[in-house]
Amino acid sequence: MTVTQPGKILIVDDDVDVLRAARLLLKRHFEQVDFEKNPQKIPYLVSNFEYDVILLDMNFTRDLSSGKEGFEWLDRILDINPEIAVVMFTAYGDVEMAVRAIKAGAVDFVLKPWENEKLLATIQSAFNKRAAKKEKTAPAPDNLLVGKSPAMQQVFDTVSKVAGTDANILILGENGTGKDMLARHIHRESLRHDKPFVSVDLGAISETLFESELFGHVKGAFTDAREDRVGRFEEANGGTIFLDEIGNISIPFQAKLLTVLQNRSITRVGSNKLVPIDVRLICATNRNIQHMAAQHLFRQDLLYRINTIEIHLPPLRERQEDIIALAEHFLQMYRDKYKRPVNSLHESLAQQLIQYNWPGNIRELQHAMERAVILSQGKVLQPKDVFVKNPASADETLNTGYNLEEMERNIITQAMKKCNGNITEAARELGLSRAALYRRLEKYNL
Ligand SMILES: Nc1ncnc2c1ncn2[C@@H]1O[C@H](COP(=O)(O)OP(=O)(O)OP(=O)(O)O)[C@@H](O)[C@H]1O
Repeated sequence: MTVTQPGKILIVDDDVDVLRAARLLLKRHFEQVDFEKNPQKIPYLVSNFEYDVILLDMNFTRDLSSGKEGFEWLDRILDINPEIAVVMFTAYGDVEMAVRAIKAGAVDFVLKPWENEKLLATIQSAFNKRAAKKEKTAPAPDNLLVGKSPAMQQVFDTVSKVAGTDANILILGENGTGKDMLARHIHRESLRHDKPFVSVDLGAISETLFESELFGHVKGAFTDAREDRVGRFEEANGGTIFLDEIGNISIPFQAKLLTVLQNRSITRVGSNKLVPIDVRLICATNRNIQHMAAQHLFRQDLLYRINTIEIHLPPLRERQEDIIALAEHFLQMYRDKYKRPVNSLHESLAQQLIQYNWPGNIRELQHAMERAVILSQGKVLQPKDVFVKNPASADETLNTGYNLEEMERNIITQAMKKCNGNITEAARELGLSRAALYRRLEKYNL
């Protein structure tokens, strides 16, 4: 069985028999294969459809054998989109012309009459080159940081200035505002981009495992230490370490972390050998860390170490310009993932999304859109498809009925309120892991 892959191919040739035969062959391997007899249509087609590969005849009837017309069209295509892979097709193939075509920007050529296998292999390799380029130039949809509001533009501006330096960065923002995503973005933009990015959720590490997790241990250091273990700092060596929830570590561990940052070296638990560490440090927290420092809950000297550059990610309600752009971004992402026909937001839904205050920020919007796309029926997403919490219902008090789910929902709501929305603290309060709490917040649409 032949498997088709998601490539878009265009064949341009003035010989209809050639078009039909080549299309028949390629159609079995690529999702979309279009053909065009009239080269004058090339600019329109290239501008309006995102082709990956164009198989282009060199000799149209106007000028049968010099290849001149083919070269003109090759130039036009690359003017419009220099990324398209163009393969030249010629019945008068001589090596000199083929070399000229490649110098002029074509990726390869095929002689007519062709052998099916050769034609297929050439188009496949052109498509692979194009796919590799696409991957390099466009980030995967899950990596794309959406943000056109002035606040986000300012963030991008700061990032472009500091990403290439080794400055320590502290990212501040409520839960779900994109701190983790921004840290990864900074790493991708940095000189260390081909080295490891290691993310550590400090809020999720128990006090007993803190040191061994971050700095590693040697065999026999404690009862469960059956093997030597590399810590997260060593794993990140040469790259970036992202310490999430930095505001949640206790004072003794703050001191240990400070020592490591000052000495630029770690010692594995149970060893006294210093291991030099070269990492770029990015930290994040949803807490008011300046305030914590003022109250002696966070060491001021550690704060100075980690916040050479501070980036504040504002909550979604303060960057309403981004709400629709993000909603549309997630709509595209999930419509492709779940193969749904939906492709736009109804005007009244757009209004509703803008008016809502998004306490869970982008994570909440993302989940709301995912559910909505799955449940959607037509091409336009309607207000009824999107379930967002009614802000008024957030004030619910514990109800005395015996509906377990309802009770669980209420208890979680209260814990979240008590902890001012701090997931780590609320999870601790409820005796749940952060992941378990996230699952429940999602389940109850909180
Ligand atoms: N600017 C953005 N563009 C597109 N998606 C985004 C953006 N910001 C965040 N997201 C998405 O929103 C979700 C939450 O983002 P992320 O995990 O980075 O937030 P966070 O601030 O680190 O959350 P927490 O404090 O709860 O750990 C992720 O799925 C992420 O992909």
